[in-house]
Amino acid sequence: MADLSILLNCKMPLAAWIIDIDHSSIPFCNAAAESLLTDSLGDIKSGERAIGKVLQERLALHLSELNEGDKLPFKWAFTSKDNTQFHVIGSVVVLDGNRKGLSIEAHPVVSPIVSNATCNINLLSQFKSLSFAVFDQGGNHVNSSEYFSEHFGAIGNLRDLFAVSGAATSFISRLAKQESLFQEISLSTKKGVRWHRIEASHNTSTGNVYLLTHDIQEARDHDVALYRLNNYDTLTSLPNRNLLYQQLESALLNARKRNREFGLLYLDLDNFKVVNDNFGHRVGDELIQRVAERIKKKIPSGACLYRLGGDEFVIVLENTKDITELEGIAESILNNVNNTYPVAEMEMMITASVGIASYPQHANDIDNLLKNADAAMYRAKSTGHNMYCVYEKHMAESINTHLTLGGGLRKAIEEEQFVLHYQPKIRLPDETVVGAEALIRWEHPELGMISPDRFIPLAEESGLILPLGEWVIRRACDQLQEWREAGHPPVKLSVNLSSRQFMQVNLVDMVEQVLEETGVDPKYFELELTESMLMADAKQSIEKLHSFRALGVTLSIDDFGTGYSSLAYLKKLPIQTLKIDRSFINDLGLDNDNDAIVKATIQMAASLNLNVIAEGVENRSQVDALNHYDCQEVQGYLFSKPLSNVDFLLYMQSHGLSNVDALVM
Ligand SMILES: Nc1nc2c(ncn2[C@@H]2O[C@H](COP(=O)(O)O[C@H]3[C@@H](O)[C@H](n4cnc5c(=O)[nH]c(N)nc54)O[C@@H]3COP(=O)(O)O)[C@@H](O)[C@H]2O)c(=O)[nH]1
Repeated sequence: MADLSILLNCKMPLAAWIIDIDHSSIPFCNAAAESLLTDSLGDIKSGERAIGKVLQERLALHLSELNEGDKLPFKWAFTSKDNTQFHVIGSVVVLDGNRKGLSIEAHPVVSPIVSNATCNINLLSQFKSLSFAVFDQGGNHVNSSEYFSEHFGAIGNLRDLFAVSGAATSFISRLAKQESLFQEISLSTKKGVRWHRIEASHNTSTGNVYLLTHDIQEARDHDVALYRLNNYDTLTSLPNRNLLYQQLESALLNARKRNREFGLLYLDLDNFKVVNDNFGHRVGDELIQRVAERIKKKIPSGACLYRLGGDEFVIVLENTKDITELEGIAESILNNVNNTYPVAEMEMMITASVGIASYPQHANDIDNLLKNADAAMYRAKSTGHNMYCVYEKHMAESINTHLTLGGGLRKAIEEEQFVLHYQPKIRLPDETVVGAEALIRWEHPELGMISPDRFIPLAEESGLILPLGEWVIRRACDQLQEWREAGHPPVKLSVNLSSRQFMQVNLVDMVEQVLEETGVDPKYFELELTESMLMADAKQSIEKLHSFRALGVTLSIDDFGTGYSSLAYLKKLPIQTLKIDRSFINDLGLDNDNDAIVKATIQMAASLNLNVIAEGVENRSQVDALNHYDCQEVQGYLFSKPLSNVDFLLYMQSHGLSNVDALVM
């Protein structure tokens, strides 16, 4: 056996040959050995393959006391003409006519610097598994090394070695036409079918076939594992970015050649970071797996799904007819993804945004096609999540603005470039002010006033919503105290919570601390939450709401009607107010269905002893209808847009203030 401390050069083939001592000849010699012996061993004459007398006598002396399978008591180390060092070992074999022979293996030795661990392991295992056999003209077994028999068992005929009979026929007929053959093929061994590298020589004088085999199954398995590792995502088992590029290259070639179209859908989960940050990566990973399974079920059979990493997926569809086809797939994926997922004993909600780009309409090369699908996906996100967008030229420009805004957010928080505006909440029917909703604005030094619609999604995705949200709560409480200290009658002020903020572990503690530090009476402070926030993890949400109630803070469900809250579910929540979504108020008095929904919501809220406020009130007929249904409060441009601190005070003075203390719950 080889000295394990010696590192072997995996690039060079293993040289092997058999010496027939009595006949002073070399009946078998593989290609590597042939070139090595020709160049390096003077005792062996090339072509004739005969060994010199001196070597013959020396070997005969050593062999006389050894039996078949024994290793030679000596090892050679020699240097070839090109300065490669070889390490040679041999073992005794029995040849035709019961003559003793020698099987020799030569392994090139390299310095540890140019070698690597994987290569060593592979080669050492090859080294161990080297085996050879001799077959006669009819393919009948004549002789074989000990390892060959151990490895393959009793082989009667050369054909028995092959896993597939067609492979045996082809091998034998090819060997009949040429002197030697080198091939990688699967052979039947005692351990089952395994891959081998085989070298065969055909001895033209005797007609015998000499076969040298190397078991390369482990190396193959290793290669397959390495291929999977490089090309497949370990979490979802989906093909990864490497294979995506490969498919896109071939799709592009195919489409150019045949004048065809192909398209891709770039999908990104909405607010996935919120899940990861609040529930940990294990839960995030599980959610990704479930989502991947759902998407896979919804894509057409010819489409391929790839995971790029994180929460990003790409779907490629070749030979598409038109964009409508891609839109249909996007719609079906979104309908399916947007649902609850049973993950880590919770019911998690997640939505996705999809960008669509198609060749050749949207780009002529792969990089731009991906970039444009990505830009379209960003547009879908910034427009409102849970939707798809087809790429349009201007999107690439808006993505730059998006990034600029994102980059500047952190600095803006540090430099407090934000202000709160206050939109009055009006009591019906007397239309006096009962409070206000605090709404954030970014006073950007270069871009001017930026609406929260543009930066809140960015703040959510980047996690900056946590410091920003805390700033809003603190500023709103400071404001309440400033008004109070200035002698103004008390008003109730509400702030919006984002889903990410709501999942923040120490949110209740933080609010409690701010209330304490600012001295605000909690009954004047309200939190507005949306139904979807509460749905993400209903059990934990309810606990959190109770903790807020224990502080004395009031709670309102914002955008009511757009989520999935049932009456039974609402009953479980310790909330005080329902805010009917603007979309129902828009068509009030015009659309019978909407009227019925608004009326039923107000009645239902009354039966649950909840306060109701309608948002987005813009005209008198809406107010009339809401009065008719006994809605208690309204908010909207008809009364006032969100106002600066100073303007809000003026508004209160001119419009009269309700006795808020009589109303607070
Ligand atoms: N997490 C936080 N979210 C916040 C905060 N401040 C605002 N927001 C959210 O941003 C969204 C956009 O807010 P904004 O541009 O301020 O728009 C508000 C109102 O101006 C608008 N509105 C009010 N009345 C009308 C109307 O009659 N017509 C009409 N077209 N729009 C109107 O509605 C927005 C308030 O909506 P809502 O919160 O649902 O009551 C918005 O989603 C904000 O929630 C923040 O500090 N944190």
